[in-house]
Amino acid sequence: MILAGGEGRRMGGRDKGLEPFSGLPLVAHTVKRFDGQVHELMINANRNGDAYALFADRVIADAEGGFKGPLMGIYSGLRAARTPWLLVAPCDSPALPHDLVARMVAGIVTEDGTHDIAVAFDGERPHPVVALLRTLLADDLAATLAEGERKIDRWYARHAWCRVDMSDCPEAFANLNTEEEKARLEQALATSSRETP
Ligand SMILES: Nc1nc2c(ncn2[C@@H]2O[C@H](COP(=O)(O)OP(=O)(O)OP(=O)(O)O)[C@@H](O)[C@H]2O)c(=O)[nH]1
Repeated sequence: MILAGGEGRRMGGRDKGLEPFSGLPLVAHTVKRFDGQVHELMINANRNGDAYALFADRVIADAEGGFKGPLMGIYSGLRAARTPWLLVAPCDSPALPHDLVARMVAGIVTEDGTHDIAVAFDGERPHPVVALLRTLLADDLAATLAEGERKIDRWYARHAWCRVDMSDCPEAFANLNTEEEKARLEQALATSSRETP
């Protein structure tokens, strides 16, 4: 599931996932990281559902409105999923690794067994919105949200979670929140694709 349910306040309140980026709506870049590698692709969006429907098998809105944050988006995905596992990634990180799905699936199994949650780690910090989760956690997350919790990492910490090492490609986790960041990343990716033989 691609998380695209935010308010985009730092982008003038615009729907970030639909903002043009290197000739495509931003969300389309994350779609490419899932294409053909998952059972069903959902986009979690709270507006412009028709536009997002062009890119997904299913568009789901937050179970509770009012822009309650990405943890509410994750909950909505866990609830809506028809599979035992849900992979989550944000709409505003257009350079995520193309083998993200395979790496997250491989990384959730460690010598300690299969964890309930795996979180991408870029070598310096975890990226809680790039995660693989058991959908059975939906009830637990409902209770946590009802307590008023909004912090993703605090909820993860209550469960058997692990990091998936992606320290070989920290630049893949660059995300964009403002017009300036968007322009800078667009430029950087165009330069690196010209340099790649
Ligand atoms: N479902 C859902 N997703 C959200 C919500 N808020 C943020 N997100 C998603 O979480 C990810 C990180 O979002 P942020 O950059 O922190 O928030 P944003 O709304 O996109 O932008 P700002 O309003 O500028 O903070 C993005 O994929 C957002 O679409 C929300 O209230 N509901």
